[in-house]
Amino acid sequence: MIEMNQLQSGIVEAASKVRASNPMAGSITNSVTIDFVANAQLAVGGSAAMVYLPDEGECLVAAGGAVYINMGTLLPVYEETLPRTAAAAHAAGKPWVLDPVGIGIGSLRTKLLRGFKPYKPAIVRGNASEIIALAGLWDLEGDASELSRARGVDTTDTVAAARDAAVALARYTGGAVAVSGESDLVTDGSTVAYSTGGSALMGKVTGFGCSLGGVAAVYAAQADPFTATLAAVAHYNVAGTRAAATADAPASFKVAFIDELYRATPDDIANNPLRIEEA
Ligand SMILES: Nc1ncnc2c1ncn2[C@@H]1O[C@H](COP(=O)(O)OP(=O)(O)O)[C@@H](O)[C@H]1O
Ligand SMILES: Cc1ncsc1CCOP(=O)(O)O
Ligand SMILES: [Mg+2]
Repeated sequence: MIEMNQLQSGIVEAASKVRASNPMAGSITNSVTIDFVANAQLAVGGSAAMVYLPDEGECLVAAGGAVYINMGTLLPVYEETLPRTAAAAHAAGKPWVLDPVGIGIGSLRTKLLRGFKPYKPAIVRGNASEIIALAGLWDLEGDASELSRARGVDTTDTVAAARDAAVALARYTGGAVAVSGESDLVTDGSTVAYSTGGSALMGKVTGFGCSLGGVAAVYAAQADPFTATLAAVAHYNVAGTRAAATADAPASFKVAFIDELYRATPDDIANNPLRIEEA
């Protein structure tokens, strides 16, 4: 198992590199939160580009350091765009991040999510119900009946209930998995880390999970998947804690949060409370 001080110095290095190099992580994401995803990516030091078309997804893989696929609001063209983009990232050895938001809704989403399995996302980021459902769909932990527990886009499960699913997914992909909630779980299949902080107001604004996935892609352009995911999650927790000190309602909180993402230093991010245990 990796040592805590190694993890913290990795996070400082990742955050410093992102700020210094402005890495581009292109996204195919949902129409509800697309603006929040791009603004969060910029606030942490990255560069954003959002597309819908199949050849444009492949272009973003070639042009960027990582790519982000979020399943939120599927359109017919995504039936072609998403597999082509994931396949291009896999073939190029570029990290890609999957947010299986809405897993369980409709047959196209299920077909596309099942089809991603061989392309092994470097990072899977979801809430507890989404992570449990994806591990079931990929026959890694639980079974396909787990799909039915996901209700819309919000979780009905606890982070603790998704631990085994997260570990199984990370062991399969060889990358990292984040399960978000009050305390976020991040694992690479051998270490399980818990990052605390943030605010309950993050559950009262749509897009905190989606934008965290986009920020994880920015970090993945500069760090290994586990370090990148830990850095993104800790960055969110430190900014959420600070935003809650100045804003007490959803809309003003979102504005304050983006400001705090921008203000947080690499040391602030690495010093956010973190606990680790063996998987
Ligand atoms: N009760 C909470 N306390 C602190 N942070 C939270 C809470 N709920 C959600 N968050 C944070 O909000 C972000 C999105 O998590 P979540 O709402 O679980 O994802 P999703 O939007 O995909 O359902 C994460 O950074 C998570 O840590
Ligand atoms: C409400 C909604 N519907 C489809 S995608 C989406 C956004 C979900 O965003 P998040 O999971 O980050 O809150
Ligand atoms: Mg979500």
